[in-house]
Amino acid sequence: MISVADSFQKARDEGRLAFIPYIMSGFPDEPASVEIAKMYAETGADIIELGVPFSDPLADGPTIQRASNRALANGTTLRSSLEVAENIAREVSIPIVMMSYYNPILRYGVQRFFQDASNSGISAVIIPDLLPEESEEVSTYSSEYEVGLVFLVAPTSTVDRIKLAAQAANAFLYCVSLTGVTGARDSLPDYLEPFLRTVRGQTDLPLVVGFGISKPDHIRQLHQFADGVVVASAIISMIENSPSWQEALDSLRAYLGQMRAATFESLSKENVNEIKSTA
Ligand SMILES: O=P(O)(O)OC[C@@H](O)[C@@H](O)c1c[nH]c2ccccc12
Repeated sequence: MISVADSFQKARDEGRLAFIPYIMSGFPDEPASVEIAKMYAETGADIIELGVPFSDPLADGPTIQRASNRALANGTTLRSSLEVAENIAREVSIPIVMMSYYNPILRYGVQRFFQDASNSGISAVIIPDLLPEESEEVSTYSSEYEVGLVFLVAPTSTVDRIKLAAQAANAFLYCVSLTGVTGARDSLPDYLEPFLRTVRGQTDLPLVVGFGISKPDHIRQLHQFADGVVVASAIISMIENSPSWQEALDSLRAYLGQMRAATFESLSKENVNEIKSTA
């Protein structure tokens, strides 16, 4: 399996953003989430973000919450999500980054979690509700078991918070594109570009943008300002709205192809404004 750092390097060498599609473990069921992850690798994704369902997901919008409820109803847990990761890792060579809230990890046992994550082939973990200043124990086991850490920064983060998150992270920084919850949006906010410039000024870590990204133009817009993009809700909705599993896979394959192609391309701010004014 290639490392997270190598995945970003490869994308950079090819002059594009790293493409990071998301799937929730257990959505629509566990074997299907493995199948989707395999399709991600086949269609050129650089990293897979694997979400763990949780009953009290504070940053999640309605789409991810629905997926979460469905996965929980299927009986998916952190334990079984680690098995899902292991099944994915057996089939693909790109890194898997697991997204879980802190509570399930605490209950599982922090050390045991990092040990099992490492054995399951997980390269890094995103814990959205873990504060960098409270991450000492997590950092210790993250180093011991060589599972990277990702922290989130948002447009409302102060420069001091950005610095703190950048010091605590070692895989990449997850830059939340907007003030709000996850979910596909029509356009990206105007404050995103200055925010990303600010973050860039504080760290050399790869910057990954997520929340709201659903169209190829969103990816083109970020070409100059980020190193990677996460797409989650748009994918979940596509699966939910497909009349059959086969049609879901077909639409998904086409969509992933379009989004991946956009990672090579760049769209200037002027062009973005033009699109907006003629819309
Ligand atoms: O769904 P969107 O708008 O494409 O955004 C990605 C996001 O859902 C995914 O990365 C994620 C799911 N749950 C999270 C919780 C916190 C931060 C990030 C996440």
